[in-house]
Amino acid sequence: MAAVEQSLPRSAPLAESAPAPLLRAEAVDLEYRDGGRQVQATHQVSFELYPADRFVLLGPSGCGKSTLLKAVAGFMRPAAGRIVLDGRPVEGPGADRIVVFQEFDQLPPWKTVLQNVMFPLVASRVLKRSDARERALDCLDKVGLSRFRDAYPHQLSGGMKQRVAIARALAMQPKILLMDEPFAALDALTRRKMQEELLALWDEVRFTLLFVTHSIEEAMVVGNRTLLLSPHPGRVRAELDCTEFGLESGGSEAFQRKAQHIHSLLFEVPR
Ligand SMILES: Nc1ncnc2c1ncn2[C@@H]1O[C@H](COP(=O)(O)OP(=O)(O)OP(=O)(O)O)[C@@H](O)[C@H]1O
Repeated sequence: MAAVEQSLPRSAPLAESAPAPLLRAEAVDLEYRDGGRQVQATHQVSFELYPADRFVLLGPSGCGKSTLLKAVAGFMRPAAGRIVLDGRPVEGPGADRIVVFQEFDQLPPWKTVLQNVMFPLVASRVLKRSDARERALDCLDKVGLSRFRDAYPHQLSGGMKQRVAIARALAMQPKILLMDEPFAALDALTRRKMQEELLALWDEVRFTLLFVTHSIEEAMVVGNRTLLLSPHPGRVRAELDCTEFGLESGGSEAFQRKAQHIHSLLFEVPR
C-alpha cells in the first residue's frame, strides 16, 4: 500500500482528499409528452451530490423539482444530458435510491408498522426474514416508533406515518435517500419537529439526502447545499452553501438576510 502511495505523482494526495461525487446530473433536460403536447420540465440542469450531503432542490411551483427527483429515482429518462450514480448512468429504479413522498397513504394500510418497514427488505431479498425484522426494529427505534410496531397506519398521526416511511427507506440502506416535500402536508409544529428528527437521524446515520422543497426556510435548515431553480422550465439559478444554518438559527439576522437573498435570486427577474 505504502509503495503505491509513494509511486503516485505529487498531486495525487490532493486529488484523493476531494471525495468523488456519488451522483452527477449533467445538463439534464426533462420532458413530458402528453399526446401531441410536450412540456419541458427542466433545461440543462447540472449538480453533484457527495456522500453524506444534504442536498436540497429549491424553486417555485412547477420548476421541475419533483421531476428531477423522479429522474434520479430512475422513473423517467432525460431527453438530453445524463444522470450518473457511482460512475454508472441511471437507467431505471433501484434499491439504491428510495423515495419518501409527501402523501400519507404511501404505507399499505393492511400491514402493521413493523410489516411495512420489513416489506421491501424481504420482497427485494436484501435480507432473510429474521434479519429483516431485526433491522426494521432497529430503524423503528431510530425514529422513535418502537412502541407502535404492531399498530396499523390508520392508527397513526401524519407525522408518525412519515416516520414509518423514513424508517422503511433507511432500512434499505440506500445510497441516496430521496425526499419529495415529505413534511409539506404536516402542521407547522409537526413539520419543525420532523425537520429536527431528520437532522438528528442524519447526525447518527450520515445518509446521503436529496430533498425537494419550495420552502426557503426548510431548505436552509435541512440542507448543507441548496440548488436554486428558476421558474418553469427549471434551470440552475445558483448553488448556495447553507452549512452554517440549523434549526436554532431561524430568527437570527444572518438567517433572515440569507433567506431574503435566496428569495430575490428565485423571484427577481435578472436584468
Ligand atoms: N405527468 C405529467 N405530465 C405532463 N406534465 C407534467 C407532469 N408532471 C409534471 N408536469 C409538468 O412539468 C413541470 C414540472 O413539474 P414538477 O412537478 O416537477 O414541478 P415542481 O417544481 O415539483 O412543482 P411543485 O413544487 O408544485 O410540486 C410543470 O410544468 C408540470 O406541469
